[in-house]
Amino acid sequence: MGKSKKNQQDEDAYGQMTGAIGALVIVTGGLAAIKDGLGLSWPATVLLTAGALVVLGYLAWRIRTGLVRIWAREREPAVDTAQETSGTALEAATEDGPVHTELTTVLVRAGVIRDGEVVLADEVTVEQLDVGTIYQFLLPASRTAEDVAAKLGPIASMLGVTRLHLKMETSRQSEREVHLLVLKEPPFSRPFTAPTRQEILDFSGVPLGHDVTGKMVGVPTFDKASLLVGGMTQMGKTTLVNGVITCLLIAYGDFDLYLLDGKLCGLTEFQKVAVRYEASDDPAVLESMLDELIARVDARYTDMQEAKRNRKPAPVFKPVFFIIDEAADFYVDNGRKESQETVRRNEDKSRKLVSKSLESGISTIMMTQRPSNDAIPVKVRDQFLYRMCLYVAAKGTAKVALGDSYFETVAPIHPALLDANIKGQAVLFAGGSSTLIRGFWFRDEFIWETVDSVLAKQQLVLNEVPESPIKKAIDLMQGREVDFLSTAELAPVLGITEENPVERGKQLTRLLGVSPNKGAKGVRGYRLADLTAAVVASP
Ligand SMILES: Nc1ncnc2c1ncn2[C@@H]1O[C@H](COP(=O)(O)OP(=O)(O)OP(=O)(O)O)[C@@H](O)[C@H]1O
Repeated sequence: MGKSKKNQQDEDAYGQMTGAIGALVIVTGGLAAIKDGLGLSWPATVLLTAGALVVLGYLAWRIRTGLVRIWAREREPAVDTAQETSGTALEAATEDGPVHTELTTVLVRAGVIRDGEVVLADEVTVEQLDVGTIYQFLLPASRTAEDVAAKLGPIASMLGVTRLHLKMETSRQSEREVHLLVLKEPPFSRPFTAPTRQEILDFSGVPLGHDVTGKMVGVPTFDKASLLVGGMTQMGKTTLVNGVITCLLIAYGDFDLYLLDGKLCGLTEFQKVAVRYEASDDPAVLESMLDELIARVDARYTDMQEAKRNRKPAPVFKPVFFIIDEAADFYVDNGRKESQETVRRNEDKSRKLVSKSLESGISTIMMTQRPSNDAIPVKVRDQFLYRMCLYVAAKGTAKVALGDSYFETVAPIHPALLDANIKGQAVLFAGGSSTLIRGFWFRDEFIWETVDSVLAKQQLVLNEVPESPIKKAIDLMQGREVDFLSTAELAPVLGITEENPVERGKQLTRLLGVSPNKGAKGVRGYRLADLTAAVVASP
């Protein structure tokens, strides 16, 4: 083996030397030919030949680089085409049709569908709105809308937005169908105009605010429901509920309003149309209102039993709304035994009222700026069917307003993510689903007009009422333009001559059929609102 390798090397050296001699002979011959042809000296011939070779080498380099560039330019689109080809390959990857690559990529990366599963382009509809884009699509058969709902955070992240930019709706037709709105800007970056009277009338149900697209949203009815509204101070609860009352006055037309204004001036605009309005944070005042309402609930239940017993149609009751602003204060005692007892009774009576609202048509709307665990007793807050939460800083407080299991529901929205600078935003949790809304902010004039038109309607009813002691008392108060008249002043006008105040009070109450109240400085008497309500109200 070693010997044959050495022989091979000797042969190579011999071959190369022969080639070199041959090349030298040719170069010398070539130079001699050039020298003879041009008649030059040997040095001139060598220099000329070297220069000519350098120029030829340069030309060859230019030609080569030019060709490389042209070749590269031709190759660039080929790369794109290659990419397109791979996209087309993805689209063609399913036998069922082309793939919607954007949604497929987002859903795979967000962990909603597995790698290899796809959203078909034919099963996606894209609609452009002023505020964003709506994707309506069908998931692969192995997935449901709930899988999307559980991953809204990662989906938002994949789309380069936040969870609050997304609004998801499911379908009643198919578990696979998803409607996903992707907002261009954070929700409610621009205010929406408050609805007109006609828009409120046309809404099916009771509108509570605008959704992120500017559409009016609300609840189908308050007939068998009560609402709890929580949110930190100055977030817009009172404004939102003022909007709700305005909408109720327009949408319901005829209903009895009981207002307990714990903030003392949060609900004052509606005092004139309220059957009973109290501006107080005294638990004893809540108790007296609860007593009055529970008496109405009991009377309604008796009527319902009576109708059933006699095989008559169920009675139709006038809706009643009891609205409490800053409710938490009414469940706090002052440490004295008597106050502790009142608070304890308030808890029981509130629970009873809210739970009975289901059948009796008496709905409660409670607001609190302290949605802490002990602010509104659990047994009371558990009874609310509709929940709303404006901005709160912590998950715990959100749970108080929205319910302990709220974050296990489909597509929850964390109220702590709301922009605290955009007032009136709230998470509405009703019927098992969450909607981000912004309460209406009506002009004062609009609210006044609404109140005045309700008063005008009440007056029409009063004008039709036949003469009676109560009608006479109302006329007297309206004539004197007062809201309250003491028993001592009213009794003689209605023909009661009794001198003893207790007996006189009893006779007047019997005659009017309405409970007396306390006016300024604790004087017993009758309020115009109570008398009017008794005339225009049903049980
Ligand atoms: N939808 C809205 N659009 C614009 N501004 C609003 C809206 N709602 C409320 N505001 C403004 O936010 C401020 C606070 O509103 P509001 O008094 O209703 O809050 P709140 O939560 O009831 O406060 P608190 O609990 O301290 O009584 C007000 O100045 C009000 O004008």
